[in-house]
Amino acid sequence: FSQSLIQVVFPPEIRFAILKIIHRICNWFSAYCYYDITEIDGVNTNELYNAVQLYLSSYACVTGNRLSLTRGLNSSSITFGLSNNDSLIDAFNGVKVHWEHVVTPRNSQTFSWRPLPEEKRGFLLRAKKKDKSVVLGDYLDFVMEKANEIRRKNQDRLLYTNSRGGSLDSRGHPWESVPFKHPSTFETLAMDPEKKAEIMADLLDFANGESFYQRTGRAWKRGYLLYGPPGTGKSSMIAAMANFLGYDIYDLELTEVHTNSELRKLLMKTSSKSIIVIEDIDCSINLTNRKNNSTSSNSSSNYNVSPPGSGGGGGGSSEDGGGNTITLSGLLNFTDGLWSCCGSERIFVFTTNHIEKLDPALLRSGRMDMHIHMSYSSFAALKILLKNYLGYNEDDVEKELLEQLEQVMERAEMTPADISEVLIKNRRNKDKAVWELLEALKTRAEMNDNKSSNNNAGKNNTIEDEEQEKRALLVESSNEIGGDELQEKCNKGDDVNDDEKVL
Ligand SMILES: Nc1ncnc2c1ncn2[C@@H]1O[C@H](COP(=O)(O)OP(=O)(O)OP(=O)(O)O)[C@@H](O)[C@H]1O
Ligand SMILES: [Mg+2]
Repeated sequence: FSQSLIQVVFPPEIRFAILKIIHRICNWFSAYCYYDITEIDGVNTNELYNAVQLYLSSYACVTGNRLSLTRGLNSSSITFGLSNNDSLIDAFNGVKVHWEHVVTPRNSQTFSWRPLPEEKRGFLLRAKKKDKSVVLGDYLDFVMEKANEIRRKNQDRLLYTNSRGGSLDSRGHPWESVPFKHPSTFETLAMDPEKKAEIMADLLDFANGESFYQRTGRAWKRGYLLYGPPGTGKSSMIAAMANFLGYDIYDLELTEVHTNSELRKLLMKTSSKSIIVIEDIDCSINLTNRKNNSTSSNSSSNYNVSPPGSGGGGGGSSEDGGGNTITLSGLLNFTDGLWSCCGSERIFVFTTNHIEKLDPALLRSGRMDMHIHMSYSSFAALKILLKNYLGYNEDDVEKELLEQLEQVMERAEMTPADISEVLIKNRRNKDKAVWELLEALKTRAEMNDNKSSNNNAGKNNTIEDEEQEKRALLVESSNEIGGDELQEKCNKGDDVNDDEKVL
């Protein structure tokens, strides 16, 4: 009524001024303040709009009745969003805020250099005036952070490599990337459950430990050294770590890096929330070189680290960064020096088959925070493999058979990779697979027993010889299995050619 009275009595300009004043008075007495977060801010896309949309998606799926669903390019999951003109209430540190998704048709006469959506979309945020500072400060920061987290989880992670040998791509990046799709997870990783739980807890503590690292004045990074024989799951563990935390992986090929400064540049171009991996670190270090130098200098920082094949034991070659050499000091600075904290939340993982060959400087505490021994398969690990490959729980295997497996397991010293081979080969006949595995374990155990008695008698075989013999025996036993099948085929009169025999 008051509006129509104003329309009748006053000319348009005065009417407009009066309405404005009324509006201001209302605002003055209102307990709320309002913020518009529009999808398009002038000509640019508003980052905050996208962030709010993602953030609300984590709540919307629980509370909303009508939701919009989206699935982005490269994304492996669906995100929920508020439908047009829907609203919800959120709380943060005791502060209540009200979100509304406002969608209005766009005026078609609006001129723009680029095509705009037909609808104007935006979020209207309403909060109490007294909470204004919290909402504009901590709350919106929290929203942005949460949105980034969701984005990272939904998008495929990347596996980077520096295999181009120092050359840069068109955008000046030394790393090349592919989507990281390794399916290994902690669930499928066969190892002792307590050890696994400890590693997972350590990773979680690290990922959630920003304030701890800040408080203690430490760079937010952690180092893991994975060591053990080949085929015990070191690479699988790295993939599981990346999948668990949702981090990217930088697989650093040390032999492709020529100087310390190149190494530093590579480090500078890595992003936060990533795992930087150097596989087989002992193979990247020229040990002859290192020993030669260690006699001439007390400081570990002068030890040379050179790619294998760059001239073997050229003890007198360039000391720092010259030619085709990087130094151990360069490597240590990479993981531990001032440069290692240009970026945060990073994990360094080194793997090796021979921990005894590594320089103590690399192993000192603080550099590699956790040394993880990936060992031959234990009985607990075997149970995980049986579940993975055959879908067998403990109750699905005869008790007697299980006991026999447990007895022979420790003596057999078989790697999870070897066990996987036996199980995969026989996976169509599950019961046979378990028996086959028992046979293989027994054969290996016997061989190990013989070996140790021979060793006691004075025969000193090298570790390599032992490994080779074990492998030969495994191949032999698998050929035997193949041999039976071959015999059966022959009996049936099938044609069998020589190739099949070799296989
Ligand atoms: N602990 C494990 N749990 C589950 N699978 C495993 C495990 N260890 C090995 N495997 C299987 O064996 C294969 C080889 O494992 P992986 O590459 O992780 O070994 P590694 O320790 O990195 O060996 P290397 O020292 O030769 O690099 C993988 O494909 C994986 O499926
Ligand atoms: Mg490996």
